[in-house]
Amino acid sequence: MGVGKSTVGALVAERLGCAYRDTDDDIVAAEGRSIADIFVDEGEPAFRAIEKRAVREALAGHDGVLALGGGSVLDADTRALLAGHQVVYLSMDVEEAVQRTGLNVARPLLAVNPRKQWRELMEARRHLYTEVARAVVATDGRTPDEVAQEVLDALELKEA
Ligand SMILES: Nc1ncnc2c1ncn2[C@@H]1O[C@H](COP(=O)(O)OP(=O)(O)O)[C@@H](O)[C@H]1O
Ligand SMILES: O=C(O)C1=C[C@@H](OP(=O)(O)O)[C@@H](O)[C@H](O)C1
Ligand SMILES: [Mg+2]
Repeated sequence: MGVGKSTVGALVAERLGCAYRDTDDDIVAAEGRSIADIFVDEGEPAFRAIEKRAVREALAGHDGVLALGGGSVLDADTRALLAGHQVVYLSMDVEEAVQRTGLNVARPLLAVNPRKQWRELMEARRHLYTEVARAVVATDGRTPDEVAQEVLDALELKEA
């Protein structure tokens, strides 16, 4: 969360001259409410079910760069679907995470004690990100443009 998947995803798509899509945006559009509202109204398990469907549909119906929500990989079926794709894991350390997500209330899982929450989420998820990733790109101290370039280099893709 907050590592730059949505920001960098759009930049990578621009450089490749291909389409960009973000499953969180798909969910907000389909549900007509924010991610935070879905969490509050229905709880995390209901959000994960909506997210699982959104990722499946996007992977089947979109050709280009897809940004996922940071929790999508919690689902084993989703991880299996990702195996056929060029997945990039963007990483950062906790201090960078706190700066980037800051006082933003859009991420309900970091609403209270973000530093501790982020550490715990990463301890639970790091191995899943590593499992699905074809490449890992560290984003600390890099601008979004620099990260986008690293992603292209890591996947050996050329700018259009
Ligand atoms: N490399 C970067 N350096 C500094 N800030 C960044 C970087 N990448 C993204 N950000 C900022 O961090 C915040 C979270 O980015 P976002 O793309 O929404 O992350 P994600 O989709 O992974 O949660 C945004 O305010 C964005 O402008
Ligand atoms: O990691 C997570 O569990 C989440 C990440 C968010 O997306 P970003 O990773 O784009 O912030 C969003 O899907 C939701 O708040 C839950
Ligand atoms: Mg995002």
